[in-house]
Amino acid sequence: MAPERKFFVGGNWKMNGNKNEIDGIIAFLTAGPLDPNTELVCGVPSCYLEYCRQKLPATIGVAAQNCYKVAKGAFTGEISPAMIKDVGVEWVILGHSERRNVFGESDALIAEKVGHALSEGLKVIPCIGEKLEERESGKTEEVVFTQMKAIVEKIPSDKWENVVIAYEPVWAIGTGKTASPQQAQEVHGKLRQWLTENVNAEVAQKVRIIYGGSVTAENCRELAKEADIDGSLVGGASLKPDFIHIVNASQ
Ligand SMILES: O=C[C@H](O)COP(=O)(O)O
Repeated sequence: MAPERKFFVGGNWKMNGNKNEIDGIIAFLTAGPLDPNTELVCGVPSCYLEYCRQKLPATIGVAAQNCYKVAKGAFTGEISPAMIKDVGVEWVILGHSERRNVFGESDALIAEKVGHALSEGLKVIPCIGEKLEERESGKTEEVVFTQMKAIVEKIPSDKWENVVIAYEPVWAIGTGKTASPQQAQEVHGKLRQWLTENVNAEVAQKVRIIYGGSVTAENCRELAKEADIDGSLVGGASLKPDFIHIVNASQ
């Protein structure tokens, strides 16, 4: 991590937790201690957004895990950025690989969601990452650059400070197969280079690129040492007290 970029950790609870379990997570997060130099955001199920916002300390951000691309209308089952903001929540995770691969979301839809969420004033964590067969056939760069291009086209130049990019190789998510720090750094470095060439050098240097995929209390420190890894997006391990070590991984 470069010192000019604040370390960022997202806890993506996915479709886990009930009020009792959430109270337990909130208790260990509140007890900490949490590194004040880390920006921490919890991605919570939509029905608990307001509950979590009210119960978590104000220093911990809350994120929705998805939203739709327009403000309101006949879109049964969806929530909008305006609704997320209305319950006091500032962040949304978009384009997670489970949205792409389980629910069939396209690059174009994800990009539209990113554009709308930013225009409504939300901060956004767009996710990109290659599948195992894509990596094995040497297509990692092609895939992540294509995903990135679609998203970047919808980010207005004055909204980059509201964006944190998550690189999550699909083969590493929930599998216990973390990308090695070197594998992750290689992609993060190439993404930053791509941003230099396709957006500008200032954005490339300032935007945080975080890694996700089987991050644990054991491997988080080695990942955090890499120059272009600015934090992590954590699934399973964000539900357990050990998550505190991941939040504090850059200390
Ligand atoms: O958003 C988080 C990622 O999908 C990683 O999940 P995981 O830490 O359970 O592998």
